[in-house]
Amino acid sequence: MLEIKGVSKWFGKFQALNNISFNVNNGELVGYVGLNGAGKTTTIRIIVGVLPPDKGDVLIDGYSITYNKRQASKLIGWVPELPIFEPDVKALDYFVYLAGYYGLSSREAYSLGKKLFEEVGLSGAEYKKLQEYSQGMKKRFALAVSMINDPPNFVFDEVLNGLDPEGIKFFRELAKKFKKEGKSVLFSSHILSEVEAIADRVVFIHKGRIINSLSMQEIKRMASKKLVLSLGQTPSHNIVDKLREYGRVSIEGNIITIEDFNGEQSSIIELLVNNGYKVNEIKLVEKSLEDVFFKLIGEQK
Ligand SMILES: Nc1ncnc2c1ncn2[C@@H]1O[C@H](COP(=O)(O)OP(=O)(O)OP(=O)(O)O)[C@@H](O)[C@H]1O
Repeated sequence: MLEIKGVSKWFGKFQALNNISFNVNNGELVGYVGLNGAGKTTTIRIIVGVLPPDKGDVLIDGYSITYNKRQASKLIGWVPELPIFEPDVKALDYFVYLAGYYGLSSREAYSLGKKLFEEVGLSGAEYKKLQEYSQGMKKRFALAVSMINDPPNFVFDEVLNGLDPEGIKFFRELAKKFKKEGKSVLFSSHILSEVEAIADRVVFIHKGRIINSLSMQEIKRMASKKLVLSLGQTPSHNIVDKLREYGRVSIEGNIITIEDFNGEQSSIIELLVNNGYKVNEIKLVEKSLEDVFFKLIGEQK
């Protein structure tokens, strides 16, 4: 479990984080969402102990990352946004070197390395130098390293950025597997559709402050729907008035858009057909997380 408690961070006079608090429970997948520069990476670097907070603290399974860093760090795995490793070393050799920090002998480390390389999809690339690794491969390598001691908590920073569809699927399935195993998983992402597909809860950060933390159910409830209809002819004032009962109506030629749609598609079709209209196309657009995200950000301005 991760507990972020009143964390603030300044870079010179600029306050990047302002009293950030939220938890990630065991068996929970939490999405961390915000615009560029909102403070996601800074939060994550503080959580994993590579950047000290100026105020507040982070507890990892109860251990403080500030006062009990050794113990706390062992309990968390991290895949950074842009993993940086020694470029001129063969991947498996570097893995073995890093595994030494966890007290593994080189025999144990080689055998674990082979297993983890296979698990993260790097079989066959064990003896390539890290400089020959693509961005996606580096992320997989960082993942293998973070899995050395099978920690109960994971943080992924924009892990999907720059990955191909197969890589995206791999990390999505992995995050779900970790959740099933009872691990806590925090992941920041710009790809809102991916966050929506796997998160149990979303924490929204804006200009260094947490502006909300909502479960996916709450997000779905808050989200508005939009119905777009293409008719065989331009609608009359009379029918437009009737459609206004179902949301905010706008017309462009023979296209009707109903924002904040609150009805059933079938009743709309029935209404139009009964009034002599031909419905060429009907499309319900649900942009739930994106909608809620911009609504929340808008409220802050
Ligand atoms: N080492 C640093 N020195 C000075 N300013 C920094 C430093 N690191 C981050 N910042 C600033 O802190 C703010 C938050 O940055 P951070 O990288 O945490 O944002 P982010 O939400 O991860 O953004 P992105 O989505 O673009 O990765 C930004 O304004 C950034 O310029």
